[in-house]
Amino acid sequence: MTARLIDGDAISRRIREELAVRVRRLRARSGVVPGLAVLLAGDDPASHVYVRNKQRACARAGISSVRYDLPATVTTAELVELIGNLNHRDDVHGILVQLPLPPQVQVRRVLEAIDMGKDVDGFHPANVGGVVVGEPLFPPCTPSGVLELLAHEDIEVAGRNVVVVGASNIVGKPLSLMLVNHDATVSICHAKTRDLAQFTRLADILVVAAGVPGLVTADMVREGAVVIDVGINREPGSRRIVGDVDFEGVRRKASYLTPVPGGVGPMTVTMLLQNTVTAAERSHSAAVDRQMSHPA
Ligand SMILES: Nc1nc2c(c(=O)[nH]1)N[C@@H](CN(C=O)c1ccc(C(=O)N[C@@H](CCC(=O)O)C(=O)O)cc1)CN2
Ligand SMILES: [Mg+2]
Repeated sequence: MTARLIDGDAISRRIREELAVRVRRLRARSGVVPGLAVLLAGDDPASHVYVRNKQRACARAGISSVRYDLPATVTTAELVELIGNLNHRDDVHGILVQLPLPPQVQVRRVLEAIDMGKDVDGFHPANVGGVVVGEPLFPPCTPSGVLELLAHEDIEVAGRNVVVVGASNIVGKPLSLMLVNHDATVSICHAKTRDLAQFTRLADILVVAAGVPGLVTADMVREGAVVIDVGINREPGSRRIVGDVDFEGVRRKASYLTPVPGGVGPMTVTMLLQNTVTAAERSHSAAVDRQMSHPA
């Protein structure tokens, strides 16, 4: 069997075109332009690339974005203060703090400072709680991107065995809960799981988000399984990016496979744009409601 590749770039393009239409409609009826504030601390080269890609994607969709470049020495208090100011700005509908943050910063406190209604990354603990009960205000971007890819290919998750390798706060844990909420039978593993292959071989759908290049090889995959590779690993000394899955080997065994690059990565950015447009639409609707109940 040779896997069908799930083209995250092409699926993203289509969704981004639809988002650009929503942005134009909102602007035409209300004058509101969705606005995203992006906070970037330090000089991690990959983070700079991701932020640049996000801002470029915003511009193409008609979303305005403003970037705050903060030194690697930034403190938790400084970030919390900046977020407090952005929370009060009417032209900022979404606030994104690029992760990872420098080691001295208390990530939890920073994420908790973001107004829930502007938490377009879905990282605020209240949004994480929303994921648990199946109603997040904003679903986290990479997990919702994975679900979009599956839905786009008409891959049913209800009743299927899904194995998620990697239990990070931003991908593995929320994605597992979102899959449970779609009636999947979910096992969560780690790169360290003893005899990982005995679990991965049970998967109808295998999601790998462990950050370990080439962790999953063909012998670990059931014939005909759907394999979603969330890994983004830079090969030392090269600009090449590889996933967590041995692409060539697994491609001969799986029914569907996401490439790296061009699979889940672009969907993360697309879901961020989607959440930002939703935030702006909600903020406008709330303003209209206030106006109706307290006319000037
Ligand atoms: N605040 C956040 N921080 C981080 C997130 C996040 O969703 N919110 N996720 C990752 C990084 N990330 C977005 O920030 C991200 C990573 C990769 C891609 C992507 O499109 N990758 C491309 C390859 C890009 C390249 O050349 O490097 C692909 O896979 O095709 C998008 C977003 C951690 N931090
Ligand atoms: Mg990602």
